[in-house]
Amino acid sequence: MLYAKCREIYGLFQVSEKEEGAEEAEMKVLEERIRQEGQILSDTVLKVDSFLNHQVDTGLALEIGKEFGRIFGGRPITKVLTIEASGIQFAMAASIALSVPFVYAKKKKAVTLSEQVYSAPVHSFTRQESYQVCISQKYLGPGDKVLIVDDFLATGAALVGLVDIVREAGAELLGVGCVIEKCFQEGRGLLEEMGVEVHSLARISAMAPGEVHFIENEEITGGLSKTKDAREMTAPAAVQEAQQA
Ligand SMILES: O=P(O)(O)OC[C@H]1O[C@H](OP(=O)(O)OP(=O)(O)O)[C@H](O)[C@@H]1O
Ligand SMILES: O=c1[nH]c(=O)c2nc[nH]c2[nH]1
Repeated sequence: MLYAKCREIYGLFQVSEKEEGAEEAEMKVLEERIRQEGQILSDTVLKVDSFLNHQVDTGLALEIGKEFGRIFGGRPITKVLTIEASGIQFAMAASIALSVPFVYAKKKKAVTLSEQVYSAPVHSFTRQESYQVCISQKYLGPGDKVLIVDDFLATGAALVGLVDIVREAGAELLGVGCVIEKCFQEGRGLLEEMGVEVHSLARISAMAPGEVHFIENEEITGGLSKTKDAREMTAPAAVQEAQQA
């Protein structure tokens, strides 16, 4: 009942079955925000902290949750799983759309976490630090059917760590949803080698100062993205100015 109330407040619908054409569902609005506000800091680092992972546009985050609901709604998911910090808002939005709780892996074991945990090592791409991430055994276990959600897929370290934890817990993994995937990095390849199905909402095949290439129709093999119809997007003047500064 509480999930229904949440959906009413946030204008989200119950997604119980995969809608027709869901696999083609695209988040043009997300690509547009990346195009407008994204800053390419290097060949591999995209800064989207004005709306995605520092300041958060909650309206967009809820739309993202709804999209994950459309994609994964036909599966009997019992729990959404993510890793702190930047996956939390999207896991929460997906959990409302799917009417299941979400749980997030902690990067440091707090004193309040006294019970048994599942854990895995994760190296953070943006912080260049390694963590032993953990989840209480109270909140994940055999019988859970899990959707993993995160904001970025890059080297795959964070998601591989979460997949390892799901497997250690004896839970079943029903899919992975990412907000932004940098397809030129190895993350998808690693996950697919582990037999994991990945859906990303904005798929970047390449980026360089002033331009981002999105994959329109995904066809990905062994971690390498083949672009069928890539659109070149020129970064706005503000971004180019920031890069030149
Ligand atoms: O595929 P990967 O190479 O693992 O990169 C993706 C991860 O990197 C970021 O986490 P990070 O620890 O950098 O930052 P956060 O604390 O803001 O989530 C992001 O939130 C993902 O969890
Ligand atoms: O803000 C971010 N930008 C990135 O390029 C990235 N890659 C992994 N995690 C990331 N977070």
